Amino acid sequence: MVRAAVVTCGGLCPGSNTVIRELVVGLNELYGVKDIYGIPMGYRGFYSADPIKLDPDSVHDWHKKGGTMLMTTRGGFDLEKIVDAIVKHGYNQLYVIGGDGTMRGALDIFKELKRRKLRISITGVPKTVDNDIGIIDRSFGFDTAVEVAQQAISAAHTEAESAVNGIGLVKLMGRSTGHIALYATLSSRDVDCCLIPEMNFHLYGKGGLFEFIDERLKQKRHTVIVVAEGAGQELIARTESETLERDPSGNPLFADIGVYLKKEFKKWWDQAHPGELFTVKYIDPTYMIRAVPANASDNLYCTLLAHSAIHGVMAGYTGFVSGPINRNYGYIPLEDIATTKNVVDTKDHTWAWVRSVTNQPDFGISED
Ligand SMILES: Nc1ncnc2c1ncn2[C@@H]1O[C@H](COP(=O)(O)OP(=O)(O)OP(=O)(O)O)[C@@H](O)[C@H]1O
Ligand SMILES: O=P(O)(O)OC[C@H]1O[C@](O)(CO)[C@@H](O)[C@@H]1O
Repeated sequence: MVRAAVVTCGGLCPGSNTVIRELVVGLNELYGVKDIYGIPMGYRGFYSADPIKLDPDSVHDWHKKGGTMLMTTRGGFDLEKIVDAIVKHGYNQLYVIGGDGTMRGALDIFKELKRRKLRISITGVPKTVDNDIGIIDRSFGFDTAVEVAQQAISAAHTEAESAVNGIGLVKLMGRSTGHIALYATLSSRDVDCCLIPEMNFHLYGKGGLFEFIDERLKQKRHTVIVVAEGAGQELIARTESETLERDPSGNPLFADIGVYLKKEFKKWWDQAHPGELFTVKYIDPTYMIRAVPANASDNLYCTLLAHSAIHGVMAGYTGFVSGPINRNYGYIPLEDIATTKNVVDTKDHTWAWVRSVTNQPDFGISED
């Protein structure tokens, strides 16, 4: 008899609740599974919280909700305790929803289950607004996040346009990759410069950001800059211990590049154009872009991901992730997903497209 457990880990992502809902409804309606449990609070919930019994009635409207109804945490990955709890509760199917860190944890669980010779299936459903999971076409929630990010850019544009020498500055999520910033820039068309973690940029001097902004302000009297949270970290003075700060999962904690740039913009303008009117409007929609319900295309995508995960497990597979590769759904080894990363390639056509839309400087990228 099937006894399934579902867990969500890492940051929030639009669509997590849809995946949970579709796993529960799909297991129940397609395969008649009745014993389905939600593990609250991420990995640590396996050994430190009571499981929540789920059925189609209890999850019926979850796809309309942002966040995760199961709650999520970072850290707390204790392999022995997790696997002991899985055995204790008698789960034989595990559905793990999370990003790259979660997938690395799922891989460890998969290996430990194998080492203990336990007949328990584990599958990952890749989730992250950052879209930094490799191999698959995109991760769920990304589309929704880009859509909301555009609203922030639009507001920054309106503010900048309505001021004299106005800068609209928007900071978007993207710890180590700039996919959200890039796609929001391409789709909004209001952005003059997009700064991402995959590139270095400088502020002063030839080919620098300030020279570019100066030009733009002369031409248009306003400019819009989008920066991903992980960009330009090397520009900000921090003590060694500050640079070593980590969240409970071991991810680096960053200085606020938006606040830094806003301050630097003012400093530069006062020196370069003393007495002239100037405004910076800084918008930080960080959590707003991910704490929303999934849009239509992400909801549909989540349903397909959940159902193909179920079919894979029911077909006897384990240690895999289901996802689209060039639009064809496949089963990908967890190991491959856990060890690859999708970063923006500043030498490829998508970045070239950003450059052609914005006409921003290349900050020396082409000389590398
Ligand atoms: N290398 C690893 N091995 C085992 N477990 C890990 C590893 N890295 C992270 N984890 C665990 O996976 C869970 C989620 O990790 P993390 O907080 O990095 O989020 P994530 O899955 O990468 O999602 P997000 O994209 O939202 O950051 C945490 O409980 C963390 O302890
Ligand atoms: O503040 P939290 O919840 O730890 O999450 C922040 C991080 O989560 C993400 O949204 C996903 O990894 C990153 O873009 C961001 O750096």
